Amino acid sequence: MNKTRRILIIYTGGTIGMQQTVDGLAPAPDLAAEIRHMPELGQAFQTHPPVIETMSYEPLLDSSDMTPGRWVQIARDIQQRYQQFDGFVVLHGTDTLAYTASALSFFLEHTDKPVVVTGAQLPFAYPRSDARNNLISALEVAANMPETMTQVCVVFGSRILRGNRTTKVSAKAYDAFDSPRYPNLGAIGIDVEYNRRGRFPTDFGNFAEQGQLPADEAVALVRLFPGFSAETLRAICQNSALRGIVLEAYGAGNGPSKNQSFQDAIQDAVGAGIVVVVVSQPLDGIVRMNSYAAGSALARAGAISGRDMTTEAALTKLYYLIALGYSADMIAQHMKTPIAGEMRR
Ligand SMILES: NC(=O)C[C@H](N)C(=O)O
Repeated sequence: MNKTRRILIIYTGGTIGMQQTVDGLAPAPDLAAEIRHMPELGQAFQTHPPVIETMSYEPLLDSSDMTPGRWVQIARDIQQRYQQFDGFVVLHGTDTLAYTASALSFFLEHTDKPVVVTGAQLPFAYPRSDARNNLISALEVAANMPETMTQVCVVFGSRILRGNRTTKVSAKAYDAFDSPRYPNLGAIGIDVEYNRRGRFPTDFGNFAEQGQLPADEAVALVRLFPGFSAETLRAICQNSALRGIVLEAYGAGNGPSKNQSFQDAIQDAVGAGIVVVVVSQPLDGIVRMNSYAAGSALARAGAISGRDMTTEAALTKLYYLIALGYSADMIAQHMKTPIAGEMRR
């Protein structure tokens, strides 16, 4: 007989628990109480309904107000209760859910229990809401994910996705998230089916002992567009707290190779100890900086390839490595190698 699982739900905010206010939808505290009284929770699990505990954050946030400090708070809350539970469900707004799922995959070091991040497109109380289904599916995965697969994942609509491969692809569809650069971990239909992929706990670092949260300005995200000015890049690099930039380049990692002032600005940033990581703009893009002269020019200027990392994964990984107190060289080195299944080898 399977043993009864204990699951902790951490409610951080998001549409899933929102209610209408005069200013529009805003997070409301009632969701945690509502979950405790959901009669279908007992019936949703045919054999062993898990024992569920809930904790609510104060204040609850629309996830557009999320900060790196909150990512770390979620990671710490899980780590402090790690022995008491078999799995964790994080209820989160969809807007920045992919960042939090990516960040948790790094900050939850040496964690090999399922951590499932979910939310909803419509509030729990709405008739056609996806909240109930997403919550029950997330609990199901947190309770029963095969041991060989346990990792930080996103359960949303019909998909189970690796947390640090996830990106938001729709503001309307119930399948709001996808993992365009990595196969899905599973599908939720009549049955919950797992696509047996490897387990990916972060077996790396020791943030709890040696880490310190850097200033929010430690990282920046820059998206190239035709006409992008080197002066904009230089202005960003003026900030003395800046340690790393994620550069969303074109296609295979290309940038304006004929614009010498742009190349110089990259070179000066790298020379000043700022790590510049190139990711690809297209949803399914992979950076191969030697495919085009325009890409190798970026590499010559000192930018490094983020290969198939999502922007969310590259940014949160950069932040995590800075939080570990690493030098620019060490950060650059680790940005090129997978530490939590976030990129291909
Ligand atoms: N669907 C949602 O959850 C969107 C909401 N603005 C949030 O991210 O908190």
